[in-house]
Amino acid sequence: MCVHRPHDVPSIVASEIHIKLLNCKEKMDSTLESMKDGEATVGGGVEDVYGEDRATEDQLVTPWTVSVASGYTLLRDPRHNKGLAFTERERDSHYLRGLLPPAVSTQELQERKLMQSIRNYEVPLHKYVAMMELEERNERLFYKLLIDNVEELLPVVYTPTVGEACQKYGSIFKRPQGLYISMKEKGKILEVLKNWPERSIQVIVVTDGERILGLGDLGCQGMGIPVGKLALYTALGGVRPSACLPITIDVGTNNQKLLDDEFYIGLKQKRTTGKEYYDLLEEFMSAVKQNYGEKVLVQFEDFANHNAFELLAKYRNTHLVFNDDIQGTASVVLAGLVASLKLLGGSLADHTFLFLGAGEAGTGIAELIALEISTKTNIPVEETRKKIWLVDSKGLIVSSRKESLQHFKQPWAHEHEPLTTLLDAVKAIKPSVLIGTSGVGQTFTKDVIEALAAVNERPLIMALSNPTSQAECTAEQAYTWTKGKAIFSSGSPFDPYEYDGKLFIPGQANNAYIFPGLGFGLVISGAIRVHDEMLLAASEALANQVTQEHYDKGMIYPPLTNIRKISANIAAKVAEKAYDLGLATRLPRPTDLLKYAESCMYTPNYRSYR
Ligand SMILES: O=C([O-])CC(=O)C(=O)O
Ligand SMILES: [Mg+2]
Repeated sequence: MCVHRPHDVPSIVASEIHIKLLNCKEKMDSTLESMKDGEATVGGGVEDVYGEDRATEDQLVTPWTVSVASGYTLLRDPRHNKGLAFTERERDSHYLRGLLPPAVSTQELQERKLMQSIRNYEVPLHKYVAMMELEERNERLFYKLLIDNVEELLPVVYTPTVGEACQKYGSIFKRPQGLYISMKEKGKILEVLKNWPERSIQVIVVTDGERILGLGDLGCQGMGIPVGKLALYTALGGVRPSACLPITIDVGTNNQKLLDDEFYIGLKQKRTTGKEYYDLLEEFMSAVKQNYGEKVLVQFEDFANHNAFELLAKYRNTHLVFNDDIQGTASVVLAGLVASLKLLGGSLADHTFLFLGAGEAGTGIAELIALEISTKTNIPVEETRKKIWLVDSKGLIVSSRKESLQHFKQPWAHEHEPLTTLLDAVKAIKPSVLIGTSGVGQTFTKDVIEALAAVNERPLIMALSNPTSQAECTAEQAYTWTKGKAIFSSGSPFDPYEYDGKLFIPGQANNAYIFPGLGFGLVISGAIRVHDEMLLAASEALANQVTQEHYDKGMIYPPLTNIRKISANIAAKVAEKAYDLGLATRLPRPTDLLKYAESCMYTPNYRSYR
C-alpha cells in the first residue's frame, strides 16, 4: 500500500520512497492488467488507470498518493513553498514551469509587498487572519516577516489581537494548526500524538482554555494561545517550527455563550473536573514522555488557578515543565524590577510591593521576588516575603483570613488589620511598587494612583493583565495621574506617551521576553528539569540587556527589536545553569554557550533547492 501522509515526505529516506514507489507500481500494473482483460474503461478512450471512476458510491477506495515535494505539491507545501521566489533553475528542476507567473521575486520584495498589504487592513483581526494564512502558505516568509517587523507584528499574532482571535476562533477556524485532545480521546492519547505529522518535537505549549489571558473560559477556542506562543518560540527564540507542537486539551467549557453557539468547535459539555480531569492529564503527560522522551519541554499556559499550581507541583519533578503564567511572568517582572533599581537606586530589599490579584501571576511574581531577595541577602524566604502584600477580590490578604485562603495565597497572609479595598491597602501599606495581575481592567483608579504617587518620588506601576482591555490602567493614565513621575509597564503594549513636553516609553512586561529564550536554553542543553535558579538566571540575563541609553529614556526593558539577541543571551544563561545544576544532558558542554545558542537558532531565509 502506498498511502502516507504528505507531511511525511521530507523525512522519508530515499530507500523508503523507492519501496513505496515499487508498491504503487505493482498496484498500477495489476490495475492495467485487469483492464487489458476487457474490464470497463471510461468512454472516450481515456483509461481509468486509477480505478476511480469504476468505483461505485458504496465501494471503498484507497486515497493513495505518491508525493514528492515538486510541482504543484511543492507550491502547496508551506514548509518548502517560496512562491514567486523560486528561481528559474528551481522552476525547471522542480516541475514548476507554468504553475507560476513569469516574474521572479526575492524574499525581501515579497516581504515588502506583504507588509504593505497587512498595513492596509485597518481591523487588527484582519491582520491576524492574513498572518495565519501566510503561515499556512509560506512558513519561512511568515517567520521572516515576524522577525524583521517584530514590534509591529507582535501585537497582531500575540496579545492583544490573539485574545480577540480566540474569542472568535470558531468562525475564523479554517485548518487545524495544532492537536486537539478531548475527553473523547481518553485512553487513546498516545495514538493521537502519533497522528501529528512531525516526530522530533522539542517544545509543546498546552492549554485547557479555562483562563485565556484575562478573558476567562474560552474552551477549545483557546487554541489560538498555544499557536501564538509557539510562533514566538520560533521567531523570538529560534526553535525550529517543525519542533513545535501546540495542544489544546478540551474537557468542555463552562462558558454558556460558547455552549449555545452553533459554530463552537469544542466539546459541548460542562468542564470535566476532579479525578477524571486529572486522569486525562496524567494520561497526556505520560504519553508525551513516552512518545517524545525525557527532553521534550511542556509549557503549561492559561490554565485556571485551581489546576495550574497543582499541575505544576505534580509534574515539575518528573517532567521538563514550567508554567508560563506563574514562572515566565515572574521572571520577566523580576527583570524589570532589577533593571528599575538603576533608576530608583537601592536594592530590591529596600522596596515594598503591593499586588492586586493573587492568582498564578501575582503569587508567582511575589515568590520569585522573595527568592531573589533571599538569595542576595541570605535572609530566609519566610522573612523576605513580609515586604510583599497581595490584595485579592476580598481585600488585603492578612493572617485573620488564613483559614479560608487557597494554599497558594497562604504564604502571603501577614499580620495586619483587614482592609477591603485596594485604595485602603495603598494608603496603609505605602508600597513603592504596585503590580496588577487581577485580569480585571481599570482597577488602578485615579484615587489609587494618586495615593501611590503621594508617597513615592517615582512610583513603579505594572499593569500586567492582558489583553489591553483588561489592563489595570493605561499608560496615559499612569503618566498623567502621577504628573509624569511614574515608571510604567504593562502586559500588552501601549504606545509612547507625551506628558508635559516629555516623551515616556512604556515597557512591555510580557512573558514573551522570557519564555522563548528560557525554552531554547533548556532545549539546547538537553535539560530534563526546570529549576527556579534558571528563572533567576533568565531574569538577570534580560535585565543585563538594558543599556544606559535605554535608562536615559526611562525604559526598564530593552526594545523588542533586539529580541533574538536577548533570547540568545537568556538561552545561554539558562543552559549554563542547567549544566551547573547537573540537569543538562547534551554533552560535552559547549565552551561558549552564547555562540552555541546563536548557532542553533532557526533562521527563516529561503534555502536553495538542488
Ligand atoms: O499571553 C500573554 O500575553 C501573556 C500571558 O501569558 C497571559 O496573559 O496569560
Ligand atoms: Mg498566559
